[in-house]
Amino acid sequence: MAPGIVDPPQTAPTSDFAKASVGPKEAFIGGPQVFNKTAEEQGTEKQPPATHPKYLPVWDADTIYPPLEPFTHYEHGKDADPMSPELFHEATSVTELTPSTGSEVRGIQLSALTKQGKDQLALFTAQRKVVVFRDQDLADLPIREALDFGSYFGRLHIHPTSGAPKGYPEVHLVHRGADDNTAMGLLKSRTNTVTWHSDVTYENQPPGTSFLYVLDTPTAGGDTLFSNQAEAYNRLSPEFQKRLHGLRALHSGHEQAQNSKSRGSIVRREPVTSVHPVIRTHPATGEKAIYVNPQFTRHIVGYKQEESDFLLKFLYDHIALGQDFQARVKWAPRTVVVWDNRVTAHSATLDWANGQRRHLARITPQAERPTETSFEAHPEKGSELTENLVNGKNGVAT
Ligand SMILES: O=C(O)CCC(=O)C(=O)O
Ligand SMILES: [Fe+2]
Repeated sequence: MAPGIVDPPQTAPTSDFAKASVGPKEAFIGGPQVFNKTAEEQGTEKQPPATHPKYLPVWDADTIYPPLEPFTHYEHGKDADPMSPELFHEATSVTELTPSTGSEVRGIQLSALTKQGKDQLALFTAQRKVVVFRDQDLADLPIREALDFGSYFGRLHIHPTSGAPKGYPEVHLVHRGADDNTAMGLLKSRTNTVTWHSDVTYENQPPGTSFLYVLDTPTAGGDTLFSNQAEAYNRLSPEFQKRLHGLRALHSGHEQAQNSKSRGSIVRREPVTSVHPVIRTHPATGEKAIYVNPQFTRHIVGYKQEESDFLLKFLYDHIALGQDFQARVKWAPRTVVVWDNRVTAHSATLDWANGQRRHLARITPQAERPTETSFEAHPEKGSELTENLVNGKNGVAT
């Protein structure tokens, strides 16, 4: 995209907003505020202390990680029984957030899932795109156990610029404490705080099944928005779909690293770029999905600047406007949200201003290098899958 749009919003997706909110060395880019209180100190003022202090972020400037090595990802969703018996046998309710996108599950404990249950979780998440689990114990487990749980789904990603709980670099933290003026800073130059993205798509093997769990949340606000990128693909005309197939886009982590540096914060690994297909295929469902996002995608390979900008702008607008293929997740204590980063985009909303703490932890298993399969004239497969689930064909009372 055009130079100039890569600034503050680009730092948002991986919660650079949030991490700017604590720690003496942090100040949000574009905002005048300098945060010179620790998260614990903030707790003594406008808001109670963090309920999970072991999850407060630290920025380890001394540890530099080497480039990520390629690895072979095993997609557990492929092994899953599509009826999901082990995942749902204790479920008390499974409801849809919207018909196409998102489900909410009650009554099961993710940390107690068997291997088969985890396989089914991977598949169900790929099918529904985002799944909200209430009353979970993940945040109360030792952090190592939470990471062990997540590592079943893929090699755990270490974020290059985010704060992490001391000793657990694989946890990516979203934290906004009292006196955090991030949203105000952002709104000086933007009309809203929405920053659609899929996580770290600049990596060669970006994340797949991803976990975000809440530690503290404001009483209202701070919802997370999800867009169903497979349904976004299905909505396009076959002719337009055909045009997108075969295209590849450049994704870059350089701007995020630069933003971090310019705030005086850390870069734990040298930034990279990757070229990925614009339309990728999910390895377990076979669904095709649009795989570009305004935070990390820079350019359509082989296109001239204006051509690339034009096409990407259309795709970004299509994703943002598609409220009929999106879902909005409301956080509540003990909520874990699982999404498939290969077939979704998401955005935080920074819409509360009462100083209440918002604190979440992300566990981010990496997946396969994105691949494309060729255009098919009848791409309704994904909708059929969704219909089966909506109609209870996964064996669960809804
Ligand atoms: O804060 C949120 O709701 C989402 C943050 C985010 O983009 C992420 O953790 O990947
Ligand atoms: Fe994100």
